[in-house]
Amino acid sequence: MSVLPLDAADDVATAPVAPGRRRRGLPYFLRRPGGIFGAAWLVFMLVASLTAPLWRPYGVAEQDLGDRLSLPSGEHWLGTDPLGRDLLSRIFSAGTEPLLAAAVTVLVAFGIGLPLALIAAERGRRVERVISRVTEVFLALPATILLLAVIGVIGVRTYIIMAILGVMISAAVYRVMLGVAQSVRQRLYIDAARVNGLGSLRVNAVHVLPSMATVVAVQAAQLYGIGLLIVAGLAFLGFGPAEPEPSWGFMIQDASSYVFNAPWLMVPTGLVLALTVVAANELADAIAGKASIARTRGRRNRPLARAVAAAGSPAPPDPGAILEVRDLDVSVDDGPALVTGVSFALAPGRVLGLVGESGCGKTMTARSLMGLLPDGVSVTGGSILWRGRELVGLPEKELSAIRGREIAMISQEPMVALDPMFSVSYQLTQPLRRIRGVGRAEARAIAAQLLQQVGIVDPDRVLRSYPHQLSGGMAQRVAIALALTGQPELLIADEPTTALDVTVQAEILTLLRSLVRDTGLSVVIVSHDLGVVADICDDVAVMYAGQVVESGTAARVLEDPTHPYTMALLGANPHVADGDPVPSRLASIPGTVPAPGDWPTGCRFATRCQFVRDECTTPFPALPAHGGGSVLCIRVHEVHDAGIRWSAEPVGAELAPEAAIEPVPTAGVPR
Ligand SMILES: Nc1ncnc2c1ncn2[C@@H]1O[C@H](COP(=O)(O)OP(=O)(O)OP(=O)(O)O)[C@@H](O)[C@H]1O
Repeated sequence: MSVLPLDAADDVATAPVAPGRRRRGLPYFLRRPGGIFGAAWLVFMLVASLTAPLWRPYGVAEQDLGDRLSLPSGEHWLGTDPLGRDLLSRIFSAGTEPLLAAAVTVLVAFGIGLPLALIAAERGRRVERVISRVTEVFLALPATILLLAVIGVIGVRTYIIMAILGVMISAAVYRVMLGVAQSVRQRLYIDAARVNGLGSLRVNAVHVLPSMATVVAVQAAQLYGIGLLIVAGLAFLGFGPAEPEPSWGFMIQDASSYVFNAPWLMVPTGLVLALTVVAANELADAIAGKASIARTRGRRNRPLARAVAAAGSPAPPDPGAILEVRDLDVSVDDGPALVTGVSFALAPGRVLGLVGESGCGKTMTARSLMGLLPDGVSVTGGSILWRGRELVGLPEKELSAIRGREIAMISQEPMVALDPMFSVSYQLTQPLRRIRGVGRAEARAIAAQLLQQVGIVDPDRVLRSYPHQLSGGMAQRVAIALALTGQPELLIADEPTTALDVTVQAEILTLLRSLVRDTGLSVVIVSHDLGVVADICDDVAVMYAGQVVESGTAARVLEDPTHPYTMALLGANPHVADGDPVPSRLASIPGTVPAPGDWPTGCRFATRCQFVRDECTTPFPALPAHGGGSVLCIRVHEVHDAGIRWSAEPVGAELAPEAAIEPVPTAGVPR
């Protein structure tokens, strides 16, 4: 049984709303004609029905056989039924049951379906599969037959019947809500909240549920309308209150017998039922309309080491490192490896850059440091030592105690990392109060100090602002302040300047540099931009196809790249070689990064390398690079030590004989 419309959910779903507007005056959907009508009619019906015994002009069973089937008059505003009973009194007296019973269905359906969806979205694939399979059983049940069977057993007890219907519909609610919850949980501000050490209950209550509120409201309003029709339908079939108690369904059924000689009889009850169902749907549409407007606004406002080990070669322990990653493997569950054998070490107060093209595994490496890999992706090997403590396999509770307090994270899209529903003040003071145990006033004072520390000159105004009121650069400063609330020792910055324009990028890099200098913070920065690495990093690990292919100090790697991939990246970057003459032609790297699962045996860069030889296609260990670090290239001595550089020109005959190098293959390297 699928009662809820499953489609529009994604559309409506989780768009950030413009909180400034939402909190001032009437909610937006109550300023739309449909929303006004829907809400007003439902409230009117509920109040009028509940209070009907106080104001109705006649009793529900009061007959006047001399005035049967009459049209509206001064005495009977809506006319009378076949027994001369007042229709107005009976319609409103009958309203309480469908209006409340439909609400029972909605409450039960969402009371079960919503928490299940939140749990399934949070706990990962296995739990989700189990819950989904169980709910599928409910979806397969023939609801009508089941309801009739229940009535056969317990009799006509409308509220209990509608509650049972709610249980069955909860499976459909679960399916819709699961998609929404999964999409909300992918938002960066959820990761940011987890990074700040928020427990799962609070993440759900404070961030996930509010973001789902719109879709919940839309679906609930639609389900309410359906519930009304079901209550009326049951009464129409005779499974409603016994005569002389009035019910909308029975009154319509009664009217259908007089449709030719007293057609008016159908109108009042039919109209009230139809208007009530339409009101619920109008309300749902108005709320959905609000979401799509908010979504549009949201879009408009959104600015938005020693390195590598070859297979099986462990990195040596580094007593001076605050963070040491050894032979890290990250894989898709039951799928391909995304990162293999990554090793690097980071000393206190230093900045390490993970650099490489898109899809090389930088983000997966960085997120594994926080235990924040996406659903279905896990660390499958290696070790992450944080101040000597193994993070791989650490229970979630212990990891969340480290996140935000010892290790913090900022991401490339600050606007998405901040929850659009809350003011900057709220988002900064909440973690401050929780982590530092300070009171409201002190938290606000510290928040203002943090904003000043990240270069915001008017902290009071920014504290009062909502994320959509900030520029991209300001939002990134706020995100950095948020990351600093727990006084972390390590900051993981995933492409922190990518979404910003060039001048703001420089400001943010300057800010990060000054934070490192002033606070002794260590930073792992993910970037595809060698300019960023040159600007801020002490050490660099160049990643390609899930491996670190070269590592060392930034000065050494940038001035004297050893791996052909690093040479190629530098040759393709016009900004890095400060002081060098601008090259007449930038180098290019043919082809693209092979996808996980399609990595060639041996050197993964072989298919794109100007210096490839047959032996590159067999596995080999990392070699020490001159000046510290390591390099994953078997031809390092033949190429680098011979002073050969990546050619900006297509490789021709003049290069190959000199260096005894074969031309670039046009097809892939054989495995
Ligand atoms: N949730 C996921 N499930 C499966 N594969 C994934 C998932 N997320 C990323 N990947 C894959 O893992 C590989 C590494 O991705 P990652 O995001 O770490 O690369 P990156 O170097 O950070 O690139 P970018 O700069 O584009 O983020 C890519 O091939 C990507 O398609």
